Amino acid sequence: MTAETYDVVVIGAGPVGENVADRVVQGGLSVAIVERELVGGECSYWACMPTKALLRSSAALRAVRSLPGAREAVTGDLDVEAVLRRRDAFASNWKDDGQVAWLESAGIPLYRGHGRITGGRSVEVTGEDGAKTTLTARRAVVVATGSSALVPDIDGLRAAAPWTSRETVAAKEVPGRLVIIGGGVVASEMATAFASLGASVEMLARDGVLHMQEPFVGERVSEALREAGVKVHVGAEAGAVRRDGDGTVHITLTTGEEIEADELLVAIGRTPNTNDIGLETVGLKPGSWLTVDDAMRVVADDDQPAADPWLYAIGDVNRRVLLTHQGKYQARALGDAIVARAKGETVDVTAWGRHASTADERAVPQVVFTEPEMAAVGLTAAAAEAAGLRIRVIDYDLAATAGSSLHAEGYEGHARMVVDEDRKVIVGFTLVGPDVAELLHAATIAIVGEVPLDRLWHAVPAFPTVSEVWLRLLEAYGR
Ligand SMILES: Cc1cc2nc3c(=O)[nH]c(=O)nc-3n(C[C@H](O)[C@H](O)[C@H](O)COP(=O)(O)OP(=O)(O)OC[C@H]3O[C@@H](n4cnc5c(N)ncnc54)[C@H](O)[C@@H]3O)c2cc1C
Ligand SMILES: NC(=O)c1ccc[n+]([C@@H]2O[C@H](COP(=O)([O-])OP(=O)(O)OC[C@H]3O[C@@H](n4cnc5c(N)ncnc54)[C@H](O)[C@@H]3O)[C@@H](O)[C@H]2O)c1
Repeated sequence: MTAETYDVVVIGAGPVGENVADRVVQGGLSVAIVERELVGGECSYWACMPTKALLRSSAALRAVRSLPGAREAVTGDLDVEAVLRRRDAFASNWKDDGQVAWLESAGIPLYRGHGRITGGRSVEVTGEDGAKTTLTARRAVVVATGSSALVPDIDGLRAAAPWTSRETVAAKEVPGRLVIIGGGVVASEMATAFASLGASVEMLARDGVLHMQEPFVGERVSEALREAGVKVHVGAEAGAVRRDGDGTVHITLTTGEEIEADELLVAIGRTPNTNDIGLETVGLKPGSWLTVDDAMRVVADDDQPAADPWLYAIGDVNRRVLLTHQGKYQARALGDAIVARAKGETVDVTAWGRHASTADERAVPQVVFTEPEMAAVGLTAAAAEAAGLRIRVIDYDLAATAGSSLHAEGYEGHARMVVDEDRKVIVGFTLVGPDVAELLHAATIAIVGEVPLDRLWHAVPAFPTVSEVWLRLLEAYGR
């Protein structure tokens, strides 16, 4: 047993853990990071990056095929092997040498192994060989252990060895028939990817497709998935699952209908990686999401800090927003706050303050890389109404801009702006359409900056771009 002391100990070297460690070390404190798998976490090897690599080539191909003059230059089909090779490269071939080298260059010692809080301000790291190291934190222990795919208790499901997002994203071959349980983000993106790679795909979308977004998103994405050959069963629920000796998976729906597949992907959300991290030593329940206050301190059921404030949780594990960019935003704020406290400076976690993560509640941007893409930030109309806001909703047909008509033949898309009528500012913005991802940041800035609509009239979109939708929405709103 060895023992070391640092100012800060971070458990989990995913994108969020890496970022908080970097911030702390840049502020002049010492930090150690603990990782049991690959430095870089889910995002680098089994989520954000490799999924987008799986999707990008077919998106580019479809874009070319929508343009006369360019489409004639494309004679072949998607090269599936080349797409999978590019995916492998984006997953760094599931090796973390590059990220380990970055940790070294940043001055962040890495402890490989499973981290467990042992009460006090200590974390015990158990290496693969069973060797134990105790890391004591002078100022803070930060839990950034992320989340894993949730597998529900469906009769026979676990025994049938279903794919989660991990096996799907890292697949070495494209299955002939892929059935997906779920209609959320992973399900929609993977249905898009695997249909384009040649699989016959069926989705069991119990609650609809992308149903947490504005309703027109799910409608347009479902329609496009169907056009791409995906069978979308809205309202369908798996009741039992069985895998045959020959590998065929039989999924019996609650209606009695049976569907067969070569692989079954379960994509119904996430569960926190907190089963075995010593939560019981600080009075918390193992396996639970870690609730945090505005300062990212872990709080107990009574909303009071669970451990005399030294225990923090950021990223997926605190369930605020399960997105890399938002977790990294929390990491920057928390890292700077830990440094500020150490220097005796003021920590400001009031709304939009230097150490607050206010955007988590009001301005979370998300892009879903389906075909067409969906991009949204802030509140949907339904969420704004539920929050008690007096709103006005402005819709516009994206295909009616000069820019979109040039962008692709038969461009179809839609934009919605949700305005808080009492403050005359935008609180929500959603787009669905080809290549709308890069349009989103303008909306994020308008929401975070609380730019008054009167001032937005002076933000003139260039002609002929798809961004002209901003002008059209303002014209529809009226001056
Ligand atoms: C298929 C898929 C696609 C996605 N695509 C996107 C996208 O395009 N854009 C986006 O913003 N988000 C995307 N996400 C979400 C994104 O992956 C997560 O929000 C992000 O990875 C969270 O980062 P994190 O650092 O909190 O956790 P993780 O990335 O899960 O990292 C946590 C790390 O902690 C380690 N760990 C856990 N427990 C311990 C322990 N006890 N001891 C030591 N180490 C431990 C894990 O091994 C892991 O490396 C996607 C998710 C999925 C599943
Ligand atoms: N492009 C991106 O930003 C991106 C891509 C992939 C994943 N992610 C993130 O990863 C997280 C996980 O994604 P996800 O798709 O697993 O979760 P999700 O929350 O997006 O979707 C889960 C879906 O499963 C359905 N569902 C829940 N329980 C069910 C059950 N028992 N049976 C059938 N359906 C059920 C829900 O209604 C929902 O439609 C999300 O929070 C997402 O933000 C982001």
